Amino acid sequence: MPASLLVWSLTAVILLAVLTQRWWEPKLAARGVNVHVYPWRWWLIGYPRVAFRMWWTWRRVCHINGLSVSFSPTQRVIGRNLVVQGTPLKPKTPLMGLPMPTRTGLRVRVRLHPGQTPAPYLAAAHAMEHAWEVHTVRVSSPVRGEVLISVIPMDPLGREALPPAEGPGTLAVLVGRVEDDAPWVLDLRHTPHWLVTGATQSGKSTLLSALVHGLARRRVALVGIDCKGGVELGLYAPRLSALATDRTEAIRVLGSLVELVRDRMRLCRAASVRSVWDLRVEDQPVPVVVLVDEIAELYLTDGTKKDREEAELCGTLLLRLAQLGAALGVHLVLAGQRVGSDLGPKVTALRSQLGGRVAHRSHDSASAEMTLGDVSPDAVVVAQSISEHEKGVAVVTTTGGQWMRARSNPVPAKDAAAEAERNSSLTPPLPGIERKTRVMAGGETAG
Ligand SMILES: Nc1ncnc2c1ncn2[C@@H]1O[C@H](COP(=O)(O)OP(=O)(O)OP(=O)(O)O)[C@@H](O)[C@H]1O
Repeated sequence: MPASLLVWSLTAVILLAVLTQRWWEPKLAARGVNVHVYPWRWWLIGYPRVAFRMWWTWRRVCHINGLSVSFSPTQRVIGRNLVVQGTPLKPKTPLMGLPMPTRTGLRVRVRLHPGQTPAPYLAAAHAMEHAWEVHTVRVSSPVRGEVLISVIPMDPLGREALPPAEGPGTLAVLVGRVEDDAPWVLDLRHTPHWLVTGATQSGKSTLLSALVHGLARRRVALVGIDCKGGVELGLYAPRLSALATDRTEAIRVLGSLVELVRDRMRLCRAASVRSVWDLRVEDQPVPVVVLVDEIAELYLTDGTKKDREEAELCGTLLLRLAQLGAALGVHLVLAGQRVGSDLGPKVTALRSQLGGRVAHRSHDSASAEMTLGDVSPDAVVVAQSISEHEKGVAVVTTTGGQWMRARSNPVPAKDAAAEAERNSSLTPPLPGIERKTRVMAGGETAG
């Protein structure tokens, strides 16, 4: 009786709060309390509804998906398909904790039965989405013996983009929003190299625009390699310390960057430090971010000896930069439609050096597999399920093999180009590169 009284009272309070919202909201706003920053609607209406649905269907969901197990009279766990003659099997439902609301959904812990692993729960995530009529269910196991079920009722990536803001640190850029409604910060200090893949029109260039827009004001040297004649990265030429528009130029730029990395190695050795970040702040060289649009162009050959040698050399230089650059302030962001082993063995070696992965919608399962398969195998299916209408949506790796869906801020290329132009005076010269291969906005190659 007291429990039902509590439920009725709570319901009455919620109803009253919703009906009088127009009255109390401005009053609170006048006192500096912005109620819109809190997801009241979700907490008051959505959360109880989803939590109730979970509680109501939990037993059936577990039974149908093989999460309930039966114990023999001797307390031995018996597989769900095994029938013990003469003894009726009573499936025991795993114990679900109290669903705890978050800003964008809810989380609930479930105790595993002895002998169970999280695998069947991972496999059942899709069934749970349908049973609870929610957008996404994620299953993880941060604690042994438990699974953590995170429920996201609606797609937060559909909401408007977060305003651009400085990320924490020189190389951290807010490029979008992740699905738990947090900012998506691409931090090159934390994860030095990134691979960005996706079919045509999936949002790769827009992500690069967001990155350029965010980095343009910082103390960073941007280098562009765009073998599609510079049509994409050429827009940012005023803020690029070098721009290569074909493979021959790319080889020169990459070769000079390898030299730069060697110089920085000598600098670190002389100062007895392991990375440029351990040098005194005033001695730290400017970080270099190398943006490559359409990575496959660097590896494709027409079969001639010269072409094969060029592709081979490009592969070697990129690999060297990836291996040595992280500690020496040289970062790679490589974008392309596909990055498959058909481009050569060096591509697979390079991929293993690129810790950060962003997989937009892909044409084929092989691309998603190549981007995510080695770091987050369970994210491959999610990347493949991104639809054509979800522009800019991608699966992004975070730390420790974790991943999330995210959407980049739709920064138009012209905005990023304007920002690059505004900050052109910040473009640092790079020793050995500027003279040879810097291409200015008009397409002219300097001396
Ligand atoms: N985050 C986003 N939100 C809304 N629209 C987006 C987003 N990202 C990209 N788009 C839109 O999707 C379209 C394609 O984007 P973009 O040019 O970045 O794709 P792409 O993968 O680089 O394509 P391509 O390989 O053909 O160059 C553009 O019209 C762009 O405005």
